[in-house]
This record gives sequence, C-alpha cells and structure tokens, in this order.
Amino acid sequence: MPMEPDAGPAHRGPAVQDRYPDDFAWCYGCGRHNPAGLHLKTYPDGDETVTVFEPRPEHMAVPGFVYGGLIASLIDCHSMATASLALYRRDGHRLGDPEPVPRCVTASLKVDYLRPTPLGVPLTVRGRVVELGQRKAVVESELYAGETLCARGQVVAVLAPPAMTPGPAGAERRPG
Ligand SMILES: CCCCCCCCCCCCCC(=O)SCCNC(=O)CCNC(=O)[C@H](O)C(C)(C)COP(=O)(O)OP(=O)(O)OC[C@H]1O[C@@H](n2cnc3c(N)ncnc32)[C@H](O)[C@@H]1OP(=O)(O)O
Repeated sequence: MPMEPDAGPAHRGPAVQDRYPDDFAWCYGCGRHNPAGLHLKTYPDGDETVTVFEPRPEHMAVPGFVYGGLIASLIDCHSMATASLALYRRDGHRLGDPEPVPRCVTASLKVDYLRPTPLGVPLTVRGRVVELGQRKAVVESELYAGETLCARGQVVAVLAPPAMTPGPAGAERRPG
C-alpha cells in the first residue's frame, strides 16, 4: 500500500518515535525516555520508512556478526513505527503535527534470517505497509548491511489502548 510522500531522511524532521505519547515512550528498542535503550529512530522516506542503527560490539552473536535478537528488535520497533505512521496519516495527520502519533503493540513478529549480519557497519531497515485495517497494520521490513539484504520480517501491529496499562508494582520510570 503506497504511503503519501513526506519529509524523507534528507529532511530529518521528527522521527516517529519522537512523537509517541510520553507514557508509550519507554520501549527498550525505541523509547526516547528509556535511558538504557537503543533509541531507534524511524523516518518516512517516500512510500517507505527507514531506520538506521549501528550495533555496538556487545550486540555480537559470534565475533564479527550481529545477535539475531537485536535484528528482531530492529525489525519489530521499525515496523511498529511504520504502522503507527500509517494509522496517523490515515487519520489525516502528517508527522510534525501537534497531535501525538498513536502507539501500536506487536501482535505477531516473523523474521527470516537470510544471511549472517556483519558487525561494525550501520544497518538499514526499510519497511512498508502491506495491509491497513481499522486497528491493525501488516508491515514488511527488510534489513540491509550496505547493499546486502540480511533479514526480512513480517509484523502485525495492533493499535494500543489510549491509556497506559500499569506495569508491575515498583517499576521505575525516569524521564529522559
Ligand atoms: C506490552 C503491551 C501491553 C499493552 C500495554 C499498553 C500499550 C503499550 C504500548 C507500548 C508497546 C511497545 C511495543 C512492544 O514491545 S509490544 C510487546 C509485545 N506485544 C505484546 O505484549 C502484545 C500482547 N498481545 C495483546 O495485547 C493482544 O493480543 C493484542 C493487543 C495484540 C491484540 O488483541 P486485541 O483483543 O486488542 O485485538 P484483536 O484480537 O481484536 O485483534 C485485532 C486484529 O489483530 C489481529 N491479530 C491479533 N493477534 C494476532 C496475531 N498473533 N497474529 C496475526 N494477527 C493478529 C486480529 O486478527 C485482528 O485483525 P482483524 O480481524 O481486525 O483483521
């Protein structure tokens, strides 16, 4: 499903994750308020979305290659942002509008690991929405190291409830 053109990475306006509501901005992968998180940032790029992240040495599987769980996280958070942006646009908004971007939760995450992913280079995840429902989006994302396609994901995202469900008692949240 084509997405309307928006400010691409060359523009570097706000990332989708910069516009999530504060209560929903704590995710380890992409929450701007999580001090220990990866702080993934996803931008529109024409009909697609793009996230670039360079794994750190501790993200290794074996020396020289990236841990598969990190690859799944990149595809997961990137795809949630892609779905959130599609739902936001469907409701007539553009990234940069004052209204926060709605938050999605992962209902299903499938990753195909096509080739070993090298450490020491930036990874690029590109995604697009292939199905958009009232509360649901299906997103396909591909992860590249340079020009090499290393992993592909298909993710089902469902719109989160408007208010945060409280976490376990004692869960600590520190503003970032
Ligand atoms: C940690 C999250 C807790 C929530 C706290 C607040 C939000 C936090 C925000 C931050 C999060 C940070 C991000 C994270 O880290 S999210 C962390 C990992 N994800 C979760 O913990 C989510 C747990 N699951 C759920 O809460 C519910 O099952 C959800 C909300 C996902 C759906 O249950 P709900 O009763 O609401 O919806 P529905 O049953 O009417 O389904 C709706 C549509 O979705 C389709 N579908 C559903 N499941 C699947 C599936 N497995 N495969 C394929 N499709 C599936 C279904 O067919 C239907 O499609 P359609 O018929 O319309 O075409």
